[in-house]
Amino acid sequence: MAKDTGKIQPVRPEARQMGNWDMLATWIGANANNGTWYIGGVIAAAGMLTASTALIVAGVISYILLAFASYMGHRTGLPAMALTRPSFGVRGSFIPSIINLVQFIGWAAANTFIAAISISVIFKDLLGWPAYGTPGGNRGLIVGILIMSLLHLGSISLGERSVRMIERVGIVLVMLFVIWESVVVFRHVSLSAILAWRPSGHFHMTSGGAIDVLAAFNLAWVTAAADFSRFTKKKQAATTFSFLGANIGLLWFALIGLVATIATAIESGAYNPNDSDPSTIATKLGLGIVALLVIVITSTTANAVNLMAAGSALTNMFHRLKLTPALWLVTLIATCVSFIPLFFSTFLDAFIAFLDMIGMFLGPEIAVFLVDYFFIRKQDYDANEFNRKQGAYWYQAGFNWRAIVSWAFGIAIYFGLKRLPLIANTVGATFVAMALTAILYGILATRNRTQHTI
Ligand SMILES: Nc1ccnc(=O)[nH]1
Repeated sequence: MAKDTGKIQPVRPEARQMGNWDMLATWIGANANNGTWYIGGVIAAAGMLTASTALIVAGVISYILLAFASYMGHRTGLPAMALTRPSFGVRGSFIPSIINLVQFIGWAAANTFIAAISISVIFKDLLGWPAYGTPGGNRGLIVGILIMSLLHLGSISLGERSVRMIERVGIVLVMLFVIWESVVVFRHVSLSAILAWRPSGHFHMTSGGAIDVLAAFNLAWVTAAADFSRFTKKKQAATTFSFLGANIGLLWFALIGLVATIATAIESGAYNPNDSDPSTIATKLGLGIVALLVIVITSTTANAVNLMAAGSALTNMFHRLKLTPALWLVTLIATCVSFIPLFFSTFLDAFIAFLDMIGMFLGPEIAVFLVDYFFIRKQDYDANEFNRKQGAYWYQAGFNWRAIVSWAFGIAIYFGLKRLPLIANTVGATFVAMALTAILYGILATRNRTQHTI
């Protein structure tokens, strides 16, 4: 007899309160943050033209996939990691869940740390505290991390409702401050100088390198999409508005980060992605308080999304855990993790290593669950089977080895392609590895189904 392994409840129709603008705000708010400025600064190493082309290409591809994943949540009312049960197996979905838990706590910590660096710069200017990186400089950073963590607790305190509120209020403030910030940045630099600038020596990045960094950065949101879209009423909110929001937030902020970094490199003669933060420029103009607010608000809206995704992943792993306590738990863990980069000599190295790891794992994982839902099972997931031992999604002992093998293959392919200059330096390894994984899983899963029906 089939047995339940735990409850997974689709969001009830009356609890579906998120409209078009909520989803637009959520995804603009997700990408409108210091981390995106920073990544703009990182890809500046490819030069202005290559970097901005890579930005558009990687953004459009990744967020089409985001829209598809988001549609899955809208249709089923289920969170993202529960939706990996039919593809990876009722037990197998534990693996994507752990990765989501780690990566979203990691993102929250990374964003917090980047914000804390900026906060420490501002404290230096406002209060004369030593700067981060100089003796005694950790004080501003630690206070910054604590400020951010308190705001995170506030934003997730009521679960999904408070997250929605923070996105609604946050986005208006983000818009106002950042339009103004953009004006400040572009007043300071000439476009022709920016286009002409090239990074020196070992910093140089190829177009493939930029696409891989950006793919990891963008795809990391795809596994959070359904955690929000399950609360949507209309399909458009889940698909079109999520796609647009994520792209607007990405392009806007990464371009500012890109331009600000290049501008600072031209002025100072040295390239440093840490200069991507326009609030540093604002502080130089004596607008420290405003800069502080921009950083704090933008990071809070982004981390609300990260913490929601991490908390939702935790509820897929421990069925008795409700969303709100799960959110509290992951927020406290994220606070602790935020201190880790203090022990790395350069934050950039840690951040790139982190991004590399996610791109490698997430790309093929996303390929598998999208192919499963749209091609193998033709948008027909049965909510009653999600918890069943020996049910439709049980496979062998709860694991779908075809999905897991395809995933492992995708990771291996990514590694292989990274060492092939023809791919790694041109279009990048991530999307190619995903396409190959999709094909392999499509073949393996189709064979499986035909054998069963014969
Ligand atoms: N690009 C990102 C993906 C996921 N989380 C983030 O904070 N940022």
